[in-house]
Amino acid sequence: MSKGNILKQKKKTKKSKPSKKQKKGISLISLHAKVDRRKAKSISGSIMLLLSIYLFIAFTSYLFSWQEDQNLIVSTSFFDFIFNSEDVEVKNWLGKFGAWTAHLFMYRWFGIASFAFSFLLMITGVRLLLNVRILPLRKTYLVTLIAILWFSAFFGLISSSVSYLGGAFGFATNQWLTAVLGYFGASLLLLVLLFIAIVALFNPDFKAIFATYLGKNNKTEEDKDINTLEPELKEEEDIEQEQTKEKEKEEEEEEEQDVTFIDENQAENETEENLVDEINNNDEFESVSPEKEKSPTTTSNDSDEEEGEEFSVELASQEKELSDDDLNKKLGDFGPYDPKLDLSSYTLPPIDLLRKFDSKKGGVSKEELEENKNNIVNTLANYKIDISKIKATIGPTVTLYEIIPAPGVRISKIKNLEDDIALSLAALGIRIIAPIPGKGTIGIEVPNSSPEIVSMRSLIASEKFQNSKFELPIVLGKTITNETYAFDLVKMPHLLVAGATGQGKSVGLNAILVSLLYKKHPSQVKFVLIDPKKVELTLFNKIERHFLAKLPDEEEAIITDTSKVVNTLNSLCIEMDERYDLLKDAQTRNIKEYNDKFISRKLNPENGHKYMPYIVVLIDEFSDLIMTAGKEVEHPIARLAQLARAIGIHLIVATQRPSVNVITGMIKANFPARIAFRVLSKIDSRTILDTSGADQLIGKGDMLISTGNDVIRLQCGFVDTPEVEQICDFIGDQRGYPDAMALPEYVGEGGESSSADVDDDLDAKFIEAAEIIVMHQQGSASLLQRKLKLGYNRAGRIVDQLEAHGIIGPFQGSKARDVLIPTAEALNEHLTTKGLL
Ligand SMILES: Nc1ncnc2c1ncn2[C@@H]1O[C@H](COP(=O)(O)OP(=O)(O)OP(=O)(O)O)[C@@H](O)[C@H]1O
Repeated sequence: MSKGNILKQKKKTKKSKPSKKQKKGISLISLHAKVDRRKAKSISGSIMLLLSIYLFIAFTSYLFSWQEDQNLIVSTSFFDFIFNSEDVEVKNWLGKFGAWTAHLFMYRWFGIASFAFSFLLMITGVRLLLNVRILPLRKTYLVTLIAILWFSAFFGLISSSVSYLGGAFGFATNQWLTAVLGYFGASLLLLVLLFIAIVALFNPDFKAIFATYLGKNNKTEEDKDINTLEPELKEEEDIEQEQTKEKEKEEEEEEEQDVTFIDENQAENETEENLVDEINNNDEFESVSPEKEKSPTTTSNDSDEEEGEEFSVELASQEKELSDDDLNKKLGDFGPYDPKLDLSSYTLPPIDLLRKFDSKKGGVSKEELEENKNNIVNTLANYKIDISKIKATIGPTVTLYEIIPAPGVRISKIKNLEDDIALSLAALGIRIIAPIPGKGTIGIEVPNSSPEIVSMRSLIASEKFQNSKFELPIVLGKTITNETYAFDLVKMPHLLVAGATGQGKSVGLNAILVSLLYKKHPSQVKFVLIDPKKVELTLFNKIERHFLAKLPDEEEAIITDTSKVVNTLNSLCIEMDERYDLLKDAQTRNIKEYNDKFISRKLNPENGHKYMPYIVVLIDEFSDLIMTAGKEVEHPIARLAQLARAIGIHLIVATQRPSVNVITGMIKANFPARIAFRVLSKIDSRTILDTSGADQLIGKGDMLISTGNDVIRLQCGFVDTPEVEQICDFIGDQRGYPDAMALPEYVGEGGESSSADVDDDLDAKFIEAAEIIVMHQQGSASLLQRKLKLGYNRAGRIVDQLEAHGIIGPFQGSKARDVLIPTAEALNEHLTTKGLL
């Protein structure tokens, strides 16, 4: 039981006590309405003490005078004896009443054992009067009363008539017992009862007593074993005694509450004291319980004590069982794996870092609405299109006019007139949706004369985003109906973003990153930021040690150089392959299942398993990359786009120029989710969205998002550079990982490694690799790839070097190579003799 539970339990018991006390108190108050409780306690204590002394004297005197006084008492009644027999003179030191009381107790009742009543009155009196605890009351009462009965019976057995030794009770009991069992049977029964009472009350360790006895008298080999047990036994004894004491103490406290009349202030003080005691007691309990757990082991072995050797063997097997238990308990004790534990103090950025905008709600006046409506109706009338109903929905930057055409009007007619209508309405950014999917109406989106800025703050604060259960939640903007638009990047699973310069693309990308930063812990997501323009993403440098991933030994986490982009993308492909291997090994289908399994400690980190963070790869200015690196970039991007979704790598590729040679068929096929800010031509719009519309947007974050089927118009949330800077500062100032997440090393086709420090002769990681191989006794390149985060080529080269230096055996086909060095020490020796250390 945990300490907390014990405390709770104790507190519960505590809670129930006052009610008991209160009840008692209420009845006592009614009895002793005006008597001070302290006084009552002292008075009753004094009376008991006096009574105890009185009985003791009377009984002692009875021992000397019983014969003389008995004749006088037996022949008369109590009343006559006390009041009507002036001439009668008794020998008892306490006169007639003393003689009569002693006679009653010692002759008629329990004999000499009656002295115990005086003893009981004494300890109770002392407790009440002086508040001194000589012995635990409850237990003493129990033991004493049993002793009275037993001794009375015992003396009754050995005396032939009723006498002061056993009293009438002892005599009568034995009369009956000897009649039933015979003298011998009755004696035996008394002995058995004595034994049972001793065991029940004191539970003495007969073995220890026996062992001590043997140890003193007969020193054999066996005894040595037994003697080694002694400390344990003693310890156990001590613990038991301590526990008994504790129990007694508790009982005492209860008794005290029951017996004594405590005033309320005192009661309060005591409660406090008791609470402190409880905590102390619990500490003791805690420290005792493991020993207590041990005790069954020792006891069970005690029974086999004579076979000393077996005793130790049994202990060994017990230990094994315990370690199994430990293993089973492991998950229970440690709980599920917590990936956040390394940075447990990490706090998400506060919302105050984002700016508030004074958004005039519904920034469209009635007149503007009326004017636009009239314009639409008149323009359509010019083309002989009748309208049966028109409805306006005001969005942050555009207002949607939904039209239900009169019966008989063909929608295709309206669609064909799209440009003419837009021209007639003479407004930039008019988009006609004919029909609105799933509604059967025609939508005309007209920009508001004073657009409203959708603040990132309002989006992040939205219930939709905050309560989302998405793996990679992104809140991008508000729809035309003012709804917050949030989605899960995992479901997308990659994003293609296009937009002419100055239309809000960079703000959009920042909004995506900020969304993730506001929801995710550094252990859960990593960004690979590729920024050929070199200026857009530099702000995120500050969160390198928290959220960024980079190639090993690379200085800059934000990749700006094209050749490094190629290496990074290829490295991501290696990471993808490795993750797939791990997924296969774990028999899971995607990163979520894998991580769930890892969190519940079903995957062994020693087999290379690890918690996998999602990796979001963001490429700003993709067209620039394609122009400089062409296929070299396109190929890994296509691979990642095709395969990486299941293992948690998601791409966000942005471009200014959505031309077909940039957004190729292969790329398009793997990016079903696309975002278009305003583009310059219908063709660009078609390239990115497969439909026109992006060319009719009004810019400044006005955007369309296509998730395969429908195209939704959004006003992108606005997050300014200073805000992003503040967020990055806030994160960057917190404790981070020692370095950015290291991606696997990639060696280019020319053999040029992405790491600079590879030695000409021997690989820089040769020694480390040798140690890993020897430690795992497994000569495989993939082990090195995993453990050292190396590319396949480099790992292969190291394996060759290890073979050349006699650390591993030759290639054996599908089997791992033999490891020729058995231990780390042998490896050290081997390397020293070869002059490699
Ligand atoms: N969501 C938005 N709400 C309001 N204004 C915006 C929004 N997005 C962008 N703007 C405005 O448009 C300007 C240009 O945006 P941004 O820098 O994102 O353009 P861009 O498409 O990235 O341009 P480039 O490709 O040249 O970097 C911003 O400075 C801002 O004033």
